[in-house]
Amino acid sequence: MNPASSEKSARPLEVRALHYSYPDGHKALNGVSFSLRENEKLALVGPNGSGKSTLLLHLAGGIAARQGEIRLYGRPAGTEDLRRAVGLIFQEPDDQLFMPQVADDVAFGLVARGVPAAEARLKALAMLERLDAAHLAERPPHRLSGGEKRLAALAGILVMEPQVIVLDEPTSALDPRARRRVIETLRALRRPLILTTHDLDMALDVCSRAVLLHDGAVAAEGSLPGLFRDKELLERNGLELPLRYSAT
Ligand SMILES: Nc1ncnc2c1ncn2[C@@H]1O[C@H](COP(=O)(O)OP(=O)(O)OP(=O)(O)O)[C@@H](O)[C@H]1O
Repeated sequence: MNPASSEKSARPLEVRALHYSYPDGHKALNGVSFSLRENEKLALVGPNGSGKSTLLLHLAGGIAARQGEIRLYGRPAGTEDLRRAVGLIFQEPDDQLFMPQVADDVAFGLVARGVPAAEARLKALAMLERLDAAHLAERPPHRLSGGEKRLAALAGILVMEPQVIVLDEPTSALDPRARRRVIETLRALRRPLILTTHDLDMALDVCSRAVLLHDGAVAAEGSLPGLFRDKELLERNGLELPLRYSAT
């Protein structure tokens, strides 16, 4: 799908009345609707079990939308469209890194798409350099630190030039330095992006808007920082004020 050929005003991603129950009958999404604007960075927040990961799996084409609809640039998108257009970075980058060297891992998606290996490697190296991670290129991925793995996984997704980037908990289990590095990298991206997180301070640094999920439905949405200053709203939905506001 080529966004240039679609309506100019269409949103990169739109979710309409999405419901989902797992095969055991557990209802995880209960009519979720929201949209992502061009070049917007959106935080998806909510307590444990509110449906964030289930929603991300739908966005990345891992689960088919059976009730409700997902649209890419104004057009209904099936799982194949979503897999092609949306780059998902898992919470555990180990799931994404499996080649002997980081550079091969970063090039993997391009090679799978038919790009000749030498060209794919050059692109992978250029992307690692852009993320200030060229020194990781020849390291075995399983020996990297958590923060380095996140950067490698991010390079592997960005090199594919996805239309929309989706990240599941990009800063969980990172030390302060790695966390800062991931935040800087995400801030510098010029792509529509959705991330899930429990780290509201990170969301404030990276995102301009947030959607708050509770029990599989949108409990609130709005611009940042406004939404994350509303202590009562956050507490009602199982969240706490970001550290920077709770200190005052
Ligand atoms: N495979 C599954 N089968 C049945 N129920 C599931 C399955 N995966 C998740 N659920 C349930 O669906 C609901 C939403 O789960 P989901 O993982 O999407 O929440 P989340 O907001 O990502 O949570 P967390 O913040 O803990 O990662 C939860 O009640 C969860 O128990």
